Amino acid sequence: MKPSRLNIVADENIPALARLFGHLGEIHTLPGRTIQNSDLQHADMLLVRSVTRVDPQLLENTPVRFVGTATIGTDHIDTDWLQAHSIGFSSAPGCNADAVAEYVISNLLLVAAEQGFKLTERVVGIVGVGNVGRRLQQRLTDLGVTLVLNDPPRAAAGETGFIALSALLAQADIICLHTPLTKTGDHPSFHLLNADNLEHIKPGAVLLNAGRGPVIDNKALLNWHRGRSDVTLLLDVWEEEPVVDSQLAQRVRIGTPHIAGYSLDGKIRGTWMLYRAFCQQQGIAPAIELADCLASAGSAPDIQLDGSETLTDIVHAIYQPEADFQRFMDSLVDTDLQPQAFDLLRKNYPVRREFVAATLSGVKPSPELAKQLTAVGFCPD
Ligand SMILES: NC(=O)C1=CN([C@@H]2O[C@H](COP(=O)(O)OP(=O)(O)OC[C@H]3O[C@@H](n4cnc5c(N)ncnc54)[C@H](O)[C@@H]3O)[C@@H](O)[C@H]2O)C=CC1
Ligand SMILES: O=C(O)C(=O)[C@H](O)COP(=O)(O)O
Repeated sequence: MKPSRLNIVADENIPALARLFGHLGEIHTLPGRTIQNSDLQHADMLLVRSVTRVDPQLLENTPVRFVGTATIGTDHIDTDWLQAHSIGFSSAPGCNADAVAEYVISNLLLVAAEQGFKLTERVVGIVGVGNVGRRLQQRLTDLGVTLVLNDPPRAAAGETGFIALSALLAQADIICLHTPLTKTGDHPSFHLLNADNLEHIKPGAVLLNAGRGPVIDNKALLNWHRGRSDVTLLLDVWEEEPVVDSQLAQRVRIGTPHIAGYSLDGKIRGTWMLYRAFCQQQGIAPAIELADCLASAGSAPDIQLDGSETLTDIVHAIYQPEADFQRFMDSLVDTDLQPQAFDLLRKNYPVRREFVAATLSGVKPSPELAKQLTAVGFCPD
């Protein structure tokens, strides 16, 4: 592909497009769900998010030679087909993993405060210990939380420290799902939690899914939860999104429209990783550094401390699950417009920065609080 004057078609919700790709060619943006074959008749490059299915139907008989998805997940991409047709491809592994870990920690601290327990008094089970799961593992370990881990692909590769899913469900007080969505292979995750194994979840447990909706059989979850409302549900992803099962949504403590990874930092990092991958594939030196892109992301939040704050207060000063939940519940009211409202919440998502971007001023945190803040990703010094 000639690296100059490219015709680039991109999802309108990818940030920093002009900054990173503008010097390479013309950019035409479209709503991700509407991109179709006819839009790509003159396109050299296609940049998508998770809502565009990239398959032969979309790409056949188009000149597209490079596809990038500014996401961690790749279940919407027919990567085998791209490879068979020698179309360059890149995703953005890990781009928003910190954002997801911070989403999880914010949610767990909310539930802990509400139910009157400390995270250190609970066993957290992480299912899928990759980029997201490892970062969550690290932060919770540093906080002093006991963990159990399940990751059959890593276990099969000879790594140690993992237990079977059935054992994790029996042991964990809090279960966090962070697997990719797969339907084939040795360890498919489609309906990993289902009518057969949901019943093994401990009484009073917390179940969080910030991976992909179909990793839990949502119908089975709804039926099971009708008799197990002792289990607190925290769902960021939904089996049929953008359609949300309103009966299931009424049962969750926190529900959000697939925004766990939506830090501005994570999104910009995703676009930049595609830019870097494209430059590498073309043998061009990247002209723009990630740090410069992030610097233009806007001002970092400054949290003024008066000495009375807890870890939960400070985490929620950066990210409040409750605010997202309120907007999400409001979006369910008009059932006819619910799917569009889901997408609008995502399109118009407020700026959320990662913990590392925040500055803490005012009263210096105590050594114990400073340790906790460092554990979850802040830089208190
Ligand atoms: N809700 C959101 O906003 C976001 C959701 N995601 C989802 O989270 C998924 C995980 O992200 P990463 O950790 O970055 O991916 P990753 O590929 O780095 O790690 C996934 C881990 O899951 C393990 N795994 C695969 N199949 C499994 C199974 N059946 N049971 C248990 N473990 C299994 C893999 O061995 C790997 O260690 C993504 O594929 C994406 O679908 C990612 C970012 C944001
Ligand atoms: O990176 C992933 O994988 C995600 O799930 C993204 O956060 C999803 O964002 P969209 O691509 O759906 O905007």
